[in-house]
Amino acid sequence: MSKSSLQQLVDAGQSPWLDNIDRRLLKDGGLAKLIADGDITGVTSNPTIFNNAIGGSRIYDETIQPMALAGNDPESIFYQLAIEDIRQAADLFRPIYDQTNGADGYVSLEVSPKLARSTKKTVEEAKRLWKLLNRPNVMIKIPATLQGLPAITAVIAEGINVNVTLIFSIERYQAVAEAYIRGLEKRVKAKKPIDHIASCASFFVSRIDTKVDGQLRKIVEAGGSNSKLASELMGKAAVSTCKTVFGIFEETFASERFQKLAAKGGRIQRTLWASTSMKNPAYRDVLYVESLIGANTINTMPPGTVKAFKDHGQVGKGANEGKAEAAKVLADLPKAGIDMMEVSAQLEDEGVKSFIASYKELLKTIDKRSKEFRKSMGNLAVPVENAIKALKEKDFVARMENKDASLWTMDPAGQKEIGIRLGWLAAPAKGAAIIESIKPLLAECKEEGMSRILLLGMGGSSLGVETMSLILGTGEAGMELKILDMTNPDQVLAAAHWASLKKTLFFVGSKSGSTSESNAFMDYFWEKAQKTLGKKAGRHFIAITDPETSLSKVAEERGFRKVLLSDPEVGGRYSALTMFGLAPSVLMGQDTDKLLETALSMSELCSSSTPIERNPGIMLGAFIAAGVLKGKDKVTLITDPELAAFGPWVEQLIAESSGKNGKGIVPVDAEPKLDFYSTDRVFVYLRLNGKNERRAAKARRAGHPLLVLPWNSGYDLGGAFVQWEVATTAACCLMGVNPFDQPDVQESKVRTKQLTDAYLKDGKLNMGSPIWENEVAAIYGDHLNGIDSAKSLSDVLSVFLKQVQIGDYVGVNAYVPRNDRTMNEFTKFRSAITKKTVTPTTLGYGPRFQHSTGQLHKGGANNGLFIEITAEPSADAEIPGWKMPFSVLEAAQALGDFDTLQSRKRRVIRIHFKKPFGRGMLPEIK
Ligand SMILES: O=P(O)(O)OC[C@H]1O[C@](O)(CO)[C@@H](O)[C@@H]1O
Repeated sequence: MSKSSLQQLVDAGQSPWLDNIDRRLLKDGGLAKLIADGDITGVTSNPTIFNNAIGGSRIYDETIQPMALAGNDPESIFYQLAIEDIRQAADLFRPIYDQTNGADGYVSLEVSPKLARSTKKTVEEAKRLWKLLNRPNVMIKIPATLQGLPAITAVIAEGINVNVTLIFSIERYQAVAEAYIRGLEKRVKAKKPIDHIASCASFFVSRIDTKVDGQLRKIVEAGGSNSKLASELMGKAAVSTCKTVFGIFEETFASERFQKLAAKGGRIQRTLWASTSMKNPAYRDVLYVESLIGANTINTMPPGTVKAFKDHGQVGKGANEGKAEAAKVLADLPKAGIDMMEVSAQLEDEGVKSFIASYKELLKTIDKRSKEFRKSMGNLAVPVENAIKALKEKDFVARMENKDASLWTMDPAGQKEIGIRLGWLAAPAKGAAIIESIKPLLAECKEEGMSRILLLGMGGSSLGVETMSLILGTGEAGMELKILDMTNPDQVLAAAHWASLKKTLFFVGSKSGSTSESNAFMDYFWEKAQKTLGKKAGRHFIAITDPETSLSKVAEERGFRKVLLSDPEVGGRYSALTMFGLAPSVLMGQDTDKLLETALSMSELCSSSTPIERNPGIMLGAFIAAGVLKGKDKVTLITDPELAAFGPWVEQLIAESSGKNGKGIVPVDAEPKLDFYSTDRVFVYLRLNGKNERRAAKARRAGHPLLVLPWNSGYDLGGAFVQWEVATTAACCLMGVNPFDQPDVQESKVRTKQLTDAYLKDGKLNMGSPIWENEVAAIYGDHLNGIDSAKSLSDVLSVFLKQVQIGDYVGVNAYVPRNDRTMNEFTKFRSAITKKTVTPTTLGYGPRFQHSTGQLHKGGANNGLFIEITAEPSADAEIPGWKMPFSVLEAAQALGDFDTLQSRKRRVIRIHFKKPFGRGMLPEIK
């Protein structure tokens, strides 16, 4: 393939650089493509470029939002976002830098233009930026003002790469080269190495023609004696000046003085042609490229010029020819009445001023957006800022990375547990190996005719997967997945109906290996599989569990296809990005690399290598904690419909992590549309396409604190897992709660066991005595004042809901099939409850919620009222070897949890419907 004109430039010794940076170009792969295509070998930026990028899209909000909420000023926000872009770009150019041994592949960032007239401040700023950027292939841009010249020497002497900007005259160019050489000489004198220092001198081309042509035009128009000469000189000043500069450049760096430095590894300060887009349409659009080609030079071009040159640029002799003619033009210019010293002084002044204007404008944009973000906090702006400061003071992130359990508890047992519960921090980094190990399994299973997966597991062992399957769907070559996490017989039978045995791979997921629901499901499907598949049954089963659990032993005994080991240092609700989530994701044929990519970049942002003010996890955690500490303990999730499935995962994470010791965060998910909200809430809006923007905006307008978390695609899920995990642990730190245990879940399990043991002995469950009943339903619970006069279920609920106080929430815990129809019924029910009581509501299907929000119900603050709903099953299924059907297990679980809530003095009633649950059975709320 023949070389493109841009590649020919490289052969001629000139580096084509891009005079533009924009996060959109970094994110959408545009810059990477330009590099891969061999079009550009470096990048330059300036305040105007950043102003256009920041003003031109909302992509920088991801940096502005956390920084603003942490109380940063616009300038520090700007440098943070600039540093992020420059670093990312530098990393893309790093291979070029390495291949050329540091000759090329640079990205430049300019010191604040406001410092252009101060040597000292410029030097300080250059040092600060260099340190922050922490990349060998970046250059710090310093203006070639008179004050900038000594700064260049000082900064070069510090060993920092410098791109000298805003050069407009031959004399100033000479001074710049001198400043550079002096800097190197200073280092040599100080016996410091100079071989790694790179520099370039940026000469601004087109601006010279624009100004000189303007003046020439006036002379021509005046029609005096100079007008003919003036007319001939039009369009020649810039190129002629540059050709002369090029000659001086060649001489300077061929000089004996420089050769001494070159012998020590000193590099030529390359000449960089800047401002090379054509401003005058009457001239050839690539004139400032074609005319200035030369060895050891750079041409930095805006995107349009890169495109034009690639399309029709010609690589000839460029700067190497026509030097005599150039000299003549320069000699003629004063004769025609042009004072080039004056021109360059004006250009320098205008150049500095225009960069300052752009800089001010970009700061104004950042300021405006910062204020919007802070306004969205309602009356939490200061508490959120303080919460971030508190986490910073505690050095939360670094201490968490160092497994410092005292962040959450002083209790020795709790601390010991935390010591083995922080493995999730490293999960994204370990993900690739897990993914690779699972890939062959997909091919094998498909070859054996399996196209479906039924995942049997509770809480953390299934909620992450549920989220992935519903948000990301099944990939083209993947297997379809469904989850069974309910003991309701109808639900079990529906799963069995779907999971035709020959086609299905059963995935038993349980970290502890001892979760009764998962084991019951396994036993049920194992028996079925044995009957139908005989000896091949084991091929259809996989277990994911910790090493040495009872499940791993059973799996071995039964000859399961595989036992996938989970990371013992990661608790269930933090395990989405470990084997528990990644193995099913691979088998569903999802783009796991993409998922990991977003997880890894979020991990980096949430690590101690990022300033805490920029940490998205800390921002979210501080928001949640600030709310809780101000009595706004209900985190209401609003999601665009495509992200709705994220809610149940968040519910478990925050409720089970925080809901203990009488404290807790109440997640409010999938709430019906409401006109009015109580003031004990904060809102988080997961925004993908803005479909629910109005709903979120309504909450904000009513003064409720709202944090908007934008997603670019479903694959931001990987990052969201990490962000919410960090947020939860940070919030728990501020609340003084250990986020890694679930001390109150056990009691319901124990009570359930007592009930099933009694059933095995007596053949029936002890359901207790109702406090009210009619032909449709029976009500269980403590006596309620006023219940005796209740004539209907509606009356009973009215009596029950009379107990609601400000700050409460109502939890509906339903042991009925989980499907669209029942969901619909509960949505209406929740809506009616809130309309009556103004209280937020939650919905959990039993027993799945017991492994999620159940911890909060029992261990959190006593501000929940619970309506438990049970119903007669419409069918049943025996659990092999358990001597009981699923209906009994489900009922015992409902009763066990109910008893536990009662023992914790929670306000709770149980409505038991005497026939299977269906439409219109839930009472009206009066
Ligand atoms: O993976 P396992 O051990 O079956 O546990 C399932 C779920 O049950 C809980 O332990 C609560 O009972 C959750 O924390 C956990 O995610």
